[in-house]
Amino acid sequence: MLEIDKLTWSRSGSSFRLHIPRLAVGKGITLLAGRNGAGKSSLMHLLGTAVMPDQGKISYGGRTTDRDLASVRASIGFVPTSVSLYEEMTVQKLLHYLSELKGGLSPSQLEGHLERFRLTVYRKRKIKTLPQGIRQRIVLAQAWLGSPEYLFLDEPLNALDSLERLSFIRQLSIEGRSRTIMVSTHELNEWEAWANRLIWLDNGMIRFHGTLTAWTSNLPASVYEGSVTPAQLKALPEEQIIYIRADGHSFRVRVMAAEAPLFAFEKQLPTLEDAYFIRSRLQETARIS
Ligand SMILES: Nc1ncnc2c1ncn2[C@@H]1O[C@H](COP(=O)(O)OP(=O)(O)OP(=O)(O)O)[C@@H](O)[C@H]1O
Repeated sequence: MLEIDKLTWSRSGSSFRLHIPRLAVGKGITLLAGRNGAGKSSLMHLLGTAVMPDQGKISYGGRTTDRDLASVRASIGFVPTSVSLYEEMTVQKLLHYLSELKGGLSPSQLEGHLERFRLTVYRKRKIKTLPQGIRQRIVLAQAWLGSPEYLFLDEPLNALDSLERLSFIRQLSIEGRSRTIMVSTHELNEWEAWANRLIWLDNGMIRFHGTLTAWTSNLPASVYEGSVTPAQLKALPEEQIIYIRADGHSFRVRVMAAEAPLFAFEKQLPTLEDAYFIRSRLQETARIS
């Protein structure tokens, strides 16, 4: 169990402050959602022990960084959004070097690791010659070295193509059965069938933590979808529109509303992103009023 107790952290040179009185996260995939600047990367860096809290503590199965830093770090895999790789090294050399820092891998284990992240064909290539998607696979592969119990993945699907994204999410959902995995993302829907829980971070504070079902339930507005003419589209309140898609001479529109805005609109089951849209809108309205 990953636990946070009375954590505060302020970013020097900015007014940003993260404040989490209490959080307990178990095995499975927990999504971390929130607008730009909400503090997702800051929290990931704290969980990944790249920075330390000003106050409070984070414990990993009862171990804390003040007493067991080395063992905590050995149990963590961390994927930050931007990472510098050793450009002149080959893929194989880099992973070998990084594995040494985590206790080492035998040659056959290293082979297996390269195979698992589909890096075998690139093993002899220098990092600087590789395209973004392959570099991201190296970043993911380094996080898995040592088979960590805790994985903190900050927008891990960046630069991966759609097939890679799906296969990675599937792989994670299997691994989540025996690990605590936290994933920050702006694309909630692609995780819908695979994640277990969701944390919504807003302005450095947790506004929601619970199951995906709880996240999409008891919303203050419903979701409707229908086709509209350009004139009808103009009449719809802009702040209620979730998306618009051109559809021949008409538009397909998805909206949040207390009741169907037009006769032809049909009520929809809210997706994770619909719920995010509705909850964020409500939060903004509360902030303004
Ligand atoms: N290098 C930096 N120097 C100063 N302030 C920063 C820096 N990086 C982030 N911040 C500020 O810290 C706060 C939290 O940023 P953080 O990157 O944790 O948010 P985030 O939720 O990950 O955002 P995003 O979705 O855009 O990645 C924001 O107010 C941001 O402007």
